[in-house]
Amino acid sequence: MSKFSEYNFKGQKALIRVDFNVPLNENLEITSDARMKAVVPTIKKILADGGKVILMSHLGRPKTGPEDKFSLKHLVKHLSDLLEGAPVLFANDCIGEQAYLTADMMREGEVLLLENLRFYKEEEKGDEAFAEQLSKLGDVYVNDAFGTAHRAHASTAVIAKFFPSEKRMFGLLMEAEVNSAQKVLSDSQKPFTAILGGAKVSDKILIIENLMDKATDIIIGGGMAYTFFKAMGGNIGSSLCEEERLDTAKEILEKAKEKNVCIHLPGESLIADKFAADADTSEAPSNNIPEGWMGLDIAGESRGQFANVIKKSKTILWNGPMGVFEMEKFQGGTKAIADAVAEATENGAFSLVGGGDSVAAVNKFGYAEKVSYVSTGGGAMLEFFEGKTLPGIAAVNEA
Ligand SMILES: Nc1ncnc2c1ncn2[C@@H]1O[C@H](COP(=O)(O)OP(=O)(O)O)[C@@H](O)[C@H]1O
Ligand SMILES: O=C(OP(=O)(O)O)[C@H](O)COP(=O)(O)O
Repeated sequence: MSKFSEYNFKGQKALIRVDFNVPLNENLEITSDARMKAVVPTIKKILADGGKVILMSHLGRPKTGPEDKFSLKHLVKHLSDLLEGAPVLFANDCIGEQAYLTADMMREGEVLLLENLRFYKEEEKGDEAFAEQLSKLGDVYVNDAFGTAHRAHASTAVIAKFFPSEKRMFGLLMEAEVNSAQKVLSDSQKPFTAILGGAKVSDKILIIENLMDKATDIIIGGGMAYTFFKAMGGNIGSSLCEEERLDTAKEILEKAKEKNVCIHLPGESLIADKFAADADTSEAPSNNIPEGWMGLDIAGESRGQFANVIKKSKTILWNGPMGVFEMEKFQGGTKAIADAVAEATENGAFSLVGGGDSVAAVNKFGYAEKVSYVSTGGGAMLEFFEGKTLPGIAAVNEA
């Protein structure tokens, strides 16, 4: 493995795995460009050396091949702006003739963005042949996708073996993310509060168990909370629920008692009669939500209770918004928690906030400067804290 900052990219095609999984609104406009900004230094260094940059990423979770709303073409203009007008070419397929030809014809100082890797099911399957096809696009492989480092996919892990050791490396973002996460991991003070929310319940619920060895308190809000209420026999109406994880939720609650970890769930929810900005709303106990209604934010006393736990903490790890903060009506819970995290940080706590949407929320409410560290990774950051070696990191180190 080479060290990025010591490598001279002159004349080289650098194939960089980035995490450009940024939130887009209904008009397909970028609502948070944090993940794009975060890799600009990596791109600039290669261009300054006289190299060529080929970027590959996923966007969202397309299930059935190409779909306009998941196209990376929506990012081209903004990427060029972030690079002060540097030319950004786009290949509407991440492999195949057009991609290879464009890559071959690139001039020094140019950037090529490839279409969404997940338009091929082979990407998530970690298919070797697909990884090999991708590898042919570049002379050097750079992994700068910390947000996706917990996925053992073709472009994040499998691809590394098709490059000799001296031609694969981490980018500047990956190095910085790993260094700061490592620092917190080895140096974290208690009380240690993990705040979990968001919508990727099936994935992230599995992480909670291992976090119990580090955290003294675990706050569970957002869409994550309702699987727990259902597991305890509550009525959650049509709130987000991961039926296949009900047993996991029960086990987590039992283990937390054994390990003396406090799990905090929101007693009250702000409920809505539909998933829409103009929905009718009301408040209800989170374990007694009427049929046809869904919990879209934490409400009532739970906001203050969560805030109190946070303000007593010395280390805070936050991934996942407390509600559907993209809609004004359901942003209050996330704002209240951001406020408490900012206050705790001001009083000396170390706070780490990560995840595509969590970072978007923190930026939207103006809290980015008020937390200790903002990470581009959500699930990746949580898995790092579980003590796991992430596949995206292992592959570059060991392949
Ligand atoms: N109660 C809820 N019901 C449905 N979706 C929710 C709820 N609370 C939060 N969300 C959604 O969760 C999404 C973010 O989840 P996730 O991807 O896990 O976070 P991150 O991107 O920060 O890692 C947001 O788009 C938000 O609207
Ligand atoms: O947004 C991401 O993760 P996050 O929501 O945990 O921050 C990454 O781009 C990984 O996406 P995935 O969870 O669809 O594999």
